[in-house]
Amino acid sequence: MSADNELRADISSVEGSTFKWSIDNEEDQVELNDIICVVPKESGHRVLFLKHENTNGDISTQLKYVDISSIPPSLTPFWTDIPAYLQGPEPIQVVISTRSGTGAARTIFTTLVKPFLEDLNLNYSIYETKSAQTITELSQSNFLPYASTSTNSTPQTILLLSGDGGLVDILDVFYRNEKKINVEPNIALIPCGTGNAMASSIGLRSGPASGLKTLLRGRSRKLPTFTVKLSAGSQLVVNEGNDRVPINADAEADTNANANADETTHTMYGAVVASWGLHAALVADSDTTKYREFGSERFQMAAKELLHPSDGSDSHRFRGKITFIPVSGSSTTATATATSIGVGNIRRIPEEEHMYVLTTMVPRLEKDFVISPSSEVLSGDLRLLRFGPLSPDDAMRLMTLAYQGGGHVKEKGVLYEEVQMVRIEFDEEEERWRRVCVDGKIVAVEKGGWMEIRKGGSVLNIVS
Ligand SMILES: Nc1ncnc2c1ncn2[C@@H]1O[C@H](COP(=O)(O)OP(=O)(O)OP(=O)(O)O)[C@@H](O)[C@H]1O
Repeated sequence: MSADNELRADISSVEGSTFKWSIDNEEDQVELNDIICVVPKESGHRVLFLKHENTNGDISTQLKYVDISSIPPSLTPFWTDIPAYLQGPEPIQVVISTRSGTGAARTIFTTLVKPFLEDLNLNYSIYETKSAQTITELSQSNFLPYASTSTNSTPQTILLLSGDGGLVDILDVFYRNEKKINVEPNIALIPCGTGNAMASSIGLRSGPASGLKTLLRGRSRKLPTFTVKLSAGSQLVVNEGNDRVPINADAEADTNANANADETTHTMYGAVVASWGLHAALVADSDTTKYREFGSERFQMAAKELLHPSDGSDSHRFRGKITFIPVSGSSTTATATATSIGVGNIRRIPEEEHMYVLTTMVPRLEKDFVISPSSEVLSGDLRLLRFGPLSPDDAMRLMTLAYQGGGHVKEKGVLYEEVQMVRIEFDEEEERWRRVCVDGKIVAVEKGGWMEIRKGGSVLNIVS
């Protein structure tokens, strides 16, 4: 292709932290930090890098490449082969979630991901979300049938341009499926959401570019999950809090799925977080078009409103009974706050008013928000974090410590423990205080209802 020839450098070198080259006496350069990779290309090498343009103060970033004949020694750390999971025979399944985060996924695809796939000559198919159900439908129509019928041992690679929501939609379909899965797909993430908890936790903290690097250099690992059981009247909260729908879009399937065990429960699956109290309320309150414009700021804005209600009232004291089963031998920071109730290894938290109750499998809920510093990503460990009603200043202080690396878990009054199971029995009159969050989805549990979280299995692989 002539474009290739045009982009082949006559000379190239690295000076300090800058890679420089010239083509037809025109010089160009890029900082080593902006190099994504160097891959083999015909008789030489192809360097893919980020080019930042400043147009009247607006910085835009594009993925570009230059071909070189020989590789300067300082570029060898960037050299990589293209991994087998990107080379087919199935095209890479690219999913663009158009409403994730601030709505940038389409632009990220056009400026970074598409050039990346094309410059590396990779085959791909593109799907754009048209509704909140698109990823679920796509998983049912494409990803699950491939995984359960393919006789090819090469898994499908699904490249998700979304936040945590896209991942949990696929997870849910794979869990509810009753067919045998022959080959579990590999999910690779390009963080485009608000929190991007999973992406941040597996190390993709410098945005989409880190997703591209991991796509090339990562390895496929099992994605551990947890299971959430909810009492009979629980419903999903959708459409900015205005509507309630069954937890499983196919309500009949939900009943059948539980028929052998307990007809009166609903089941959800997650890989990131299940919470109640301040965290669930702020995720729920901030999931509106207006709040979404603010990116991850929306979480802090909603937290401030919950801690300092605009009607001048005190922040809410969430009422309910919490029991949990610790992992034997787990070192707790505050076991003294929980008492054994003498049944098996079940412990009960004596306080029945709470502010923050969260179980998680990942260390980070946002790039810099280290909610569970002891969580080793993809280990499958489940941890409970809980503290009771605090003044707004004290609560903000704990949250600030979480943003500073996770020191909040060592503070007095914070229960932080590795667990096998957590059960919450809600004792709240108003529905808004019975909202729980499962990987970003919001569920309203009915009055007198309950939620139970347990470690689960694995049905997907993640490239990390
Ligand atoms: N075209 C669309 N129309 C309506 N809803 C959409 C559309 N595309 C995506 N969605 C929904 O938008 C939400 C995006 O969630 P996602 O987790 O990807 O981003 P986020 O909530 O900003 O990030 P995070 O979960 O990491 O904080 C999902 O509920 C998804 O189903």
